[in-house]
Amino acid sequence: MKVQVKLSSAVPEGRGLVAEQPIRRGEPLLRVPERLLITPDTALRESSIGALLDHAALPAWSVLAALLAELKFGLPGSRDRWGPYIDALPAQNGSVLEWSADEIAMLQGSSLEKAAKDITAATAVSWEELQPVLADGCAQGLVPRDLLSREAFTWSFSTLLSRLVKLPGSGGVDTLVPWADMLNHSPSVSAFFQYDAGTRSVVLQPDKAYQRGEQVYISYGQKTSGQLLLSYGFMPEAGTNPHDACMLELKLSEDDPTFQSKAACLRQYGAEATRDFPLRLDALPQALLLFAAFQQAQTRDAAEVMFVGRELFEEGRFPVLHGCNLESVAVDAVLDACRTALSNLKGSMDGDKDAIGQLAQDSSKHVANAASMRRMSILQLRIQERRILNKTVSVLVSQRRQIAPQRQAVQKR
Ligand SMILES: C[S@@+](CC[C@H](N)C(=O)[O-])C[C@H]1O[C@@H](n2cnc3c(N)ncnc32)[C@H](O)[C@@H]1O
Repeated sequence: MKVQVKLSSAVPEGRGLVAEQPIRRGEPLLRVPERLLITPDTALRESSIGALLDHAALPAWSVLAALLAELKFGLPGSRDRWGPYIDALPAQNGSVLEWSADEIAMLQGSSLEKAAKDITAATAVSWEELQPVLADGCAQGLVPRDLLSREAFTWSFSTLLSRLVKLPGSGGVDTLVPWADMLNHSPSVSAFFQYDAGTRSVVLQPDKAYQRGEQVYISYGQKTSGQLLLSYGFMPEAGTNPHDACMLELKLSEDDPTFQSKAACLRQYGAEATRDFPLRLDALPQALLLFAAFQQAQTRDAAEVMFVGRELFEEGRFPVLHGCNLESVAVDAVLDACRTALSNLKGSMDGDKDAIGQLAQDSSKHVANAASMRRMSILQLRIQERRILNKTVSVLVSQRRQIAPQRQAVQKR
């Protein structure tokens, strides 16, 4: 197979893959052979502490982190196969695991605060559960002491966050695809790797044609700009990410006397008692209002819960319950949630705009560093969240006016 792409450092993202020759849409590219892929099974086989990891039955993420740390900082063991790839991996990618406490604190009150905490908590758990295995490996002389360092594992976890993929065509196994993972993300393409069982390799079929010298992109998935920033350390330019959204969390109140029935009813409709809804500048998800109506309904027993659930989630209409129009109740609840989210956000619209201006001025005088770029991205995210929340409030306020109080009631059957 001819080489169709080459690694280039002359791209805006720092490094990426560019077309060596014209590439047709759909023409298979790359073909990374199976023996180069790094999966949890490979890690258990190739790591010098594979048997210990296997015995401890650790999750895929921890097993892969151990192999990566070993390949980067440990014994020469499997370096023949992956050495050049490991050496080519960046020392930092900017994921939230590399952020300072001050930068994380800038997310306070934003819809990303919880996501950032979830990521750091998951890696802390992984680090803890690896401790006895690493200690055993060290005691048996299988791994060097350096491998036990938290810094080594922060690099592993951050590398996994920004490069691990669930491979379609191979049962969605968590996989590192060496070299193909040098492809950068563009919100305007949808192409992604596929495992091709016929050739036992990973291929990419681009969804558009490329000219010679043009950078080839893939899609890292339908992620919001905030999700991209936390895992990959970058954000698409404002207005270019069609999946951008501000997540709004709603949950059933445990003080609701019918909480258990409501939770059971939601399960029946494949939903959880706590849900995140994506708010966008141009769209208010109807599912959010339906959930809010269900959450707010003053149901008295399981039969009423089932009735309300059926009306909302099967018929898609808001019933009147005990004289109360659940549509207006839902609109009020979402309005409240948006206003609370706005007041919880750190800083202010004007303050954040000024701070961005100041950072831009400073970086025009000196070379912009990763930390100041990151601060700018966080400020931009907060501004975007405020815009989306304000827009949602204004849409809901006008929707509220249109709900006629005397609206035809859907009677309880
Ligand atoms: C899977 S790697 C892609 C290859 C990477 N550029 C490299 O040099 O190794 C993901 C990382 O690439 C960078 N990246 C990917 N897409 C980008 C984009 N659209 N803008 C800026 N950086 C991007 C981010 O640093 C991200 O953490």
